[in-house]
Amino acid sequence: MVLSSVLGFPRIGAKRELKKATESYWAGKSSVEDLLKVGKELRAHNWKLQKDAGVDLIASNDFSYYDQILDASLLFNVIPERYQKYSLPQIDTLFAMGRGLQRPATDSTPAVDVPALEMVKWFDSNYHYVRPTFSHSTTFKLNGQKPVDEYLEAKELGIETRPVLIGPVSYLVLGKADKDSLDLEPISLLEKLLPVYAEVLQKLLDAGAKSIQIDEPVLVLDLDEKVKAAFKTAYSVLAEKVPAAKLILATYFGDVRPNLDAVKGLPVAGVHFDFVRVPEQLDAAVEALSAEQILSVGIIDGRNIWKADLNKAVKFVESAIAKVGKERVIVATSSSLLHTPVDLENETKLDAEIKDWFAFATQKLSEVVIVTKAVNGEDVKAELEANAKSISARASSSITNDAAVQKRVAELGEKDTKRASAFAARLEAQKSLNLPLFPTTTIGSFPQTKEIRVQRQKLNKGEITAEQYEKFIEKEIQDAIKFQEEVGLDVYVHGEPERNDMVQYFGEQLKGFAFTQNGWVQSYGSRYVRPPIIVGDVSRPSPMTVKESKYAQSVSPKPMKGMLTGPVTILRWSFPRNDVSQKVQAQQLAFALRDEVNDLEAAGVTVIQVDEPAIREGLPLREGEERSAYVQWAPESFRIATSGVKDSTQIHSHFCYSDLDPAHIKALDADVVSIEFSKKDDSNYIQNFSDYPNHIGLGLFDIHSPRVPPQSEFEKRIADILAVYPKENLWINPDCGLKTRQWDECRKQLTNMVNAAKVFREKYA
Ligand SMILES: Nc1nc2c(c(=O)[nH]1)N[C@@H](CNc1ccc(C(=O)N[C@@H](CCC(=O)N[C@@H](CCC(=O)N[C@@H](CCC(=O)O)C(=O)O)C(=O)O)C(=O)O)cc1)CN2
Ligand code: MET
Ligand SMILES: [Zn+2]
Repeated sequence: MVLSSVLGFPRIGAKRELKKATESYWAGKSSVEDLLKVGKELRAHNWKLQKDAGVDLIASNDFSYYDQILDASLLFNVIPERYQKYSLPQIDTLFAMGRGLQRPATDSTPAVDVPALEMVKWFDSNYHYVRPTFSHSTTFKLNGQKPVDEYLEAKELGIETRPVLIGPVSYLVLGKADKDSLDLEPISLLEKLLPVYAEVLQKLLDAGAKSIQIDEPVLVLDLDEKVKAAFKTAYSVLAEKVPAAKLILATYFGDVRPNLDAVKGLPVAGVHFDFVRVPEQLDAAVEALSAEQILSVGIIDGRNIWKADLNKAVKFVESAIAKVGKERVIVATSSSLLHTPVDLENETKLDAEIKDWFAFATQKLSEVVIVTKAVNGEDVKAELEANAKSISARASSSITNDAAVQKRVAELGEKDTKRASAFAARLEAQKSLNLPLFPTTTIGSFPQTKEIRVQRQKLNKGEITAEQYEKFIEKEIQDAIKFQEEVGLDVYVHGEPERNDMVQYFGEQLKGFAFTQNGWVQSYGSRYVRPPIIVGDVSRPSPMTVKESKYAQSVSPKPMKGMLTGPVTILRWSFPRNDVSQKVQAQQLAFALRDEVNDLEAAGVTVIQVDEPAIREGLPLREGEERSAYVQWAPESFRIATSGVKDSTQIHSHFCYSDLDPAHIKALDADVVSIEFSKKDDSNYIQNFSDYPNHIGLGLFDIHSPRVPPQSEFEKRIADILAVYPKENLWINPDCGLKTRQWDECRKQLTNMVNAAKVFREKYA
């Protein structure tokens, strides 16, 4: 009989219970016991939900209080000395590594001041993991036994689960060398790490685990020979030490074909493939497996919210069965469901026609089960017929097509993608801005306080009028400007108080989008997003940001940056359509934004920032045609959005969370770029943008952390940067927006930053 399986379920809770519990614990408002209780309830709830839906193989250890990769670092005791030395309780060490910790001494405890580890994008998703950080002195040992505890916890509830672990090769490859050990290659630590993996596997076996999901997602990346060879070493050692462990090696988000030689012959019980992304890899996958190995068929999309075409999915699984036989097939989600919202049932305001097109995590459980039943010959005729109806209704809906939008994209020409003059001429024209040497600025958002969110909630509930809300926002903008005057910044921002989120806010104003009330997805730690959903051709019915920018400009004579999110980032952080290419969706967004940029300019806004923090995560995971096409169309869509302005209008852009390729940044032709930088320990990284021809600001402090770097630390960083970059090109700014900070925190951070800039301004005056 074919079994159904789910690779992981969202842990945040349908009502964001985990966020509330964690933030309350951080604020000192509740105890660690309170937090652990919420975690336990969420796990129980999610396991039961899956069991009731009829899922056979349910994941455990997919839960985390912050990030599952960080959990693995704690489990293997990969805790750099700077955190170890405080001997904090385990959960506080976890949070200190995830978000940094700074607190004054008390009678019984010393002062703590430690920055967070680096946080980076999880493959091509908007989830971020905390990067394992290794040094020459790293030794591995088992620290606690979270996977075993959670397996037993489920068992006690009468639920048999399949524990999930990040695999040893991926764990190392996704990590990096610490700043004191830059010559260390993480993969060289494999042999030291394996005994600890074997120990965990043995403990899981002893606890009764029948099989274990071991994730090796790096198998969808371009790998060098050394890493490829590491798979053989790793899994041979594990098979030798724990021969009874039945491992299902899971890959997802891409094509494993180029690395199948590394998978072939591994002593594992089975392999999982993402056939939603790459259905074409079926034959090669089958061919790579031995006659005993299980094929886990990832066929229900873990990355998007569209209802699956179940009839098609059934056919696909049947074709797999025809090749390997029923006994060797498992039906599965393509990846963990972590990347999808929890439950569509909680959406009460969605248009009924559109709602019928979606499946969130909870609905996907049923999808997996229906496909499984179908291939097992159970009667699911009614379900399959209902599904076919939804699928064809969407395909023929009038909501998806807008002829005017399609025509504009079809007529796209070179004139739409180029500024009038080259950078040198624009720089000359922009002298009218009268900026000092080392201009200081921020990236856009200021603290999104409780008060702002409460006012917005009141507006949404109809408890205050649109006018009252607008007055409130104006007051917030005034306060943000006053704050910037006090701190002494040069180029101001309005602070983005009117935005719930930099992508959702635009989605809500654009035609062609649907948005949710409760469709939260974890982005990192306790921070979640509600990605808007692109359901049809996109256009801009009316200006989206002009009112606020114009108001801000009227309050102060200083240059005020208009603030937009770029086409690629809106696309990447939304749930995209699956019936039109990403390129076309980006171009439609680009034209909508072009109109907005031009309207801002017409309203007297002379500096306009168009953020593209997701441009790197959109890069196809492997080299090849798709990637070559992306590096053309992605920057081009940014240029469509920004090239309609005069030379004297200064275009900024901003990037964060990724190892950027400077060539891609150059292709945007922005006048000024700001780049997240403060957590890049690798001193070579500083060189990367040194030939950026236009102006640049390398982020000087980590905005995710409440930590306030002293002025001397800022001066040191600026001096390091000045050793590589011409002083005329340099801007002074934080890593990213400050929306997650408190006002008193960013006042201290920015004051030290501005004072450091002044030191250098005087030095070179
Ligand atoms: N989409 C997106 N992706 C991104 C980023 C980003 O900014 N946006 N930044 C990078 C890092 N990721 C981030 C993701 C989320 C947040 C973030 O701050 N999220 C907020 C939610 C933002 C939001 O939508 N807020 C709404 C809803 C706020 C809310 O919770 N309201 C309360 C009511 C008010 C209250 O009692 O607080 C409620 O509904 O219960 C609003 O402001 O209107 C959070 O988790 O806290 C920050 C960074 C990369 N990816
Ligand atoms: C994730 S990039 C954020 C850019 C945006 N302008 C902000 O400051 O919040
Ligand atoms: Zn950013």
